[in-house]
Parts: sequence; C-alpha cells; structure tokens
Amino acid sequence: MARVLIIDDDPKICSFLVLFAREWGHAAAQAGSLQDGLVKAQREPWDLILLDLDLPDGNGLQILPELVDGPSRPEVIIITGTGDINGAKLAFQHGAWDFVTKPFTMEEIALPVSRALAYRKEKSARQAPLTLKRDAIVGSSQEMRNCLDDLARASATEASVLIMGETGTGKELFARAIHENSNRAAAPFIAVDCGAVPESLAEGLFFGYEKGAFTGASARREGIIAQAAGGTLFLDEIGDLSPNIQKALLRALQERHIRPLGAAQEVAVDFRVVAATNRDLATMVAQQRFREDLLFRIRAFEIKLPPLRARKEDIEEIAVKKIHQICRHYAIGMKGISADFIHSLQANRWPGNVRELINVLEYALAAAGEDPSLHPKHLPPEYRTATLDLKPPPSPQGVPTDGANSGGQAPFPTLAAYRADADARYLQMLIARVRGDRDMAMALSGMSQSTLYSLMKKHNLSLSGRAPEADEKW
Ligand SMILES: Nc1ncnc2c1ncn2[C@@H]1O[C@H](COP(=O)(O)OP(=O)(O)OP(=O)(O)O)[C@@H](O)[C@H]1O
Repeated sequence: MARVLIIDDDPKICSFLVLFAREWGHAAAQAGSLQDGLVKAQREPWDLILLDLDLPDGNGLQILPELVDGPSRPEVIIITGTGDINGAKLAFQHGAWDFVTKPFTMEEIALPVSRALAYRKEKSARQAPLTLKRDAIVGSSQEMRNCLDDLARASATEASVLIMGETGTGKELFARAIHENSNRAAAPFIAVDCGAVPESLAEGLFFGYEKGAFTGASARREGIIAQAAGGTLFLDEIGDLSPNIQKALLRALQERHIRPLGAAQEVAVDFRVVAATNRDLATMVAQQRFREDLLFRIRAFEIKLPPLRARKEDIEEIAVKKIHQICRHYAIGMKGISADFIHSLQANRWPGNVRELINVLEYALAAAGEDPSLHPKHLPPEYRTATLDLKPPPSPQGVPTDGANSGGQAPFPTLAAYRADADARYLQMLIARVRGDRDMAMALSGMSQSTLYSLMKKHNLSLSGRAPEADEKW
C-alpha cells in the first residue's frame, strides 16, 4: 500500500482521486490549499503527491521544491488545467515526476501514477550497501539519512555525481565517501578547487603538458585527469570554471580521452567525476554562464546537502562527537556538555554550516580552559545572543553592507564583508589559543603555513601578537 496526498482546491477532483487511490488499495488524503498541503506533506510520510498548480493561496510550483525535498521525498505529479510548456519545464527542473493536464480520464492518470509508484517501490527495494563507510559523516536526522541513502546509491554506480549545498555542509566529505565506498576506492581520489585555478594555467593543470609545450614548461607534467586514472576526480566549485575549460572538460568527459598540451597523441583515461557547487547551476545555464551539456554530463546523479539550520537535530550529535574528538586530539580531559550549551548552538543559524560549528566548538573548548563542562558563557558573544529575543543587531563595525537596507532594517553585510569579518575573528581566537605556537596554529586551523601566513597578513595580524612585519619569517 502506498500513501497518496492530493493537493487541489476542486472538491470533485479531490473526491475522484481519493476514490481512485483507495480502489487501487492505497491510503489517500486531500488538502485544498498550498498551506494546508505543505503542512500535511511535512507532518506525515507520502509516496506520491498529486499537486494542482492553480490554488487559492498561490501557484503549486511555489511549494514544489519543498514537497520533493520533504522528509519522505515523495514523487510529485502535477495536475493542472492551466498548464503551459514553461510551467512544465519549471516543474521538471524542480523534480516533478510527471505533468498531466486536466481534464483527464481514469486511464490517463492511472498510467503516470502506477509508474511513479513502481519506481518508488523499486527505489526502496534497492538496499544501501550494508557496510557503507561513513565514519566521518555525523548526523541521524531524516534529512541526513536521505543524503546517506543517496550516497550509498551513488557509490554503487559509475555515474557522475553533482553534490549541491551551501559552504561547509560537507560536500567534500560526501565526495570522498562516494569514492571510498565505490569500486574505485583503491585508486586515487584527486580533488581540485576549480575556483582557485587561474584560467591561464587550467588546461595544463587538467590535461598536463609535454616538455617545451610552452615557455616555462621545462619538464613533462601529468595533468590531474591522468592522475585520477582508475579513480575519482573531484571538481569542487565547478561553477567557477571558465567557458573554455568547461568546453575542454566536456570533451574529455564525452570521449574519455585527453591530449596533454604539446602532445601528438590522445591518451585514454578511465576516471569518474564527482562535482560540487554552492551555486545554482540551472540559473547559470539560463544566464549562459554554464554549459547545459556539461551540466547534463556531471549530473547523472544529484545529492542535495541541506544546510545545518534545516537539520537542527544533528547539531547535538555533531557537537558531542567533535568535542570528544578535539579533547582526545589535544589530550585534554573530557568535558561535560550542558543542555543550555546545546540549546544555544541550536538557536544559531550557522551560515557557514558544520565548518562554522566546528570552529565555534574549538573556541568554546579554549575558552573553557580548566572548567569541567561547557556552558553558553564559553561561546563567542555573538553566538550567545541567538537565544535572546532581541531586535536585530547593527552591522558589525566596519563591515560594508550591500546598500539594500530599507524599511528601517539593520544594515545587511555583503557576503565578502561577512566572510572577511569572520576570518578576522577566527584568527584572533586562534592567536589567543596557540600563544605563538605556529605548528599548533596549523594543526588547529587545518591551514597550510602559506595560507595561514597570507591570511594573517591580509588582516594585519601575527601569531606573536606583534606587528606582522616584526614577526618571524615563515
Ligand atoms: N555531517 C558531517 N559530520 C561531521 N563533520 C562534517 C559534516 N559535514 C561537514 N563536516 C565537516 O565540516 C567541514 C567542512 O566540510 P566540507 O569541506 O566537506 O564542506 P564543503 O561543503 O565542501 O565546503 P565548501 O563549499 O566551503 O568547500 C569539514 O571539517 C568536515 O569534516
């Protein structure tokens, strides 16, 4: 038996569909508005939702993304009397299973419904590998379990995978886990941050070059695609690739052959691509900033990682595990964790997601010193105010805003300004923690010496607390 929800404001259609679903042995319920539909869709698990577009409180497409990403990830069939090709395109972009125009006969609706339910049955029958290696991935919320199911399915195939999610949600962690759980686990996992590759060096980096291929090519160099032979190539921030490299990469993906710069022959390479982005690639395609054919190539399988604020249950589990890990790592006695401390963590929005949470936990442990347990007072002040019902704070001092403040709202910082401010505060915490110990600074922050040094320099800071110019050479 499947569970079917019908969201339509026409009582006749609803009764017809409820009857139809029950005759086929399914459980069915109905909702007459977007709001009612969304509440019901999120309160109970559904296998299939039949969604009208023209509802009294808005267009069904408005809630489609929330429906398909809902706790039970139902299939959604659009049923509409005002369908047009653009609406259908949008619906498919947002993950609808099918699009049926009204009026329809019993047969016309029976086919897509039975196909959707058969697909769903097949999907749930496919077992995730029993031995999924996920040690580093913490979280048991329904959202995280859905992502782990996707991870298991992606690992069992050879298909390319696109992982989407905000910064710090664990895209790289998932990419590594796909590789480690795949048949390619024994071969290399090669990661490249596409945003950090200068356009002029990109071809050489991806495809390699022969000695003398260009001025400065004093020796032959293997490209990262060849390095990933037999294994997985992880393209982080793929939305940052220039059009030229998108084109060259598409060719490599289609042909599975590459030609290093200056080489006479093409060589075959067997590699799997996992890509990640925090951008909306479909919008970039519409704006002609990303190739549609490349998007199709890399998106055979999609994993959407939800932000931490959408899975607050995971915060406690991540915090407990990370605190224990950090305590073990630095050989400091285990700390107790107060319920208030967890409550304060859960009240924050975490725009930097798990990465930001981990940084704050490091700070709290440093601030706690010899105290036996962690309390809200050990959190950075700005993270403590989240539990208070106060007016929005003014913008951080010196942080430029986007100029889009209106209606008396507090100025809103630009993302770049917010990140720079967060970087500076993080560095200050780090300086206070390591008291001049460079190795400890690198170990705690996970930054290389050169990255740490240049970030310190950018913010006019030094590990010793003196002016950077007076600091030791690295
Ligand atoms: N579910 C999780 N459980 C435990 N640790 C996690 C989880 N998700 C992320 N992390 C940790 O958070 C940090 C950031 O993760 P990761 O680099 O994979 O994120 P990302 O989405 O690739 O970030 P970005 O887009 O900024 O590159 C890492 O230290 C990672 O180990």
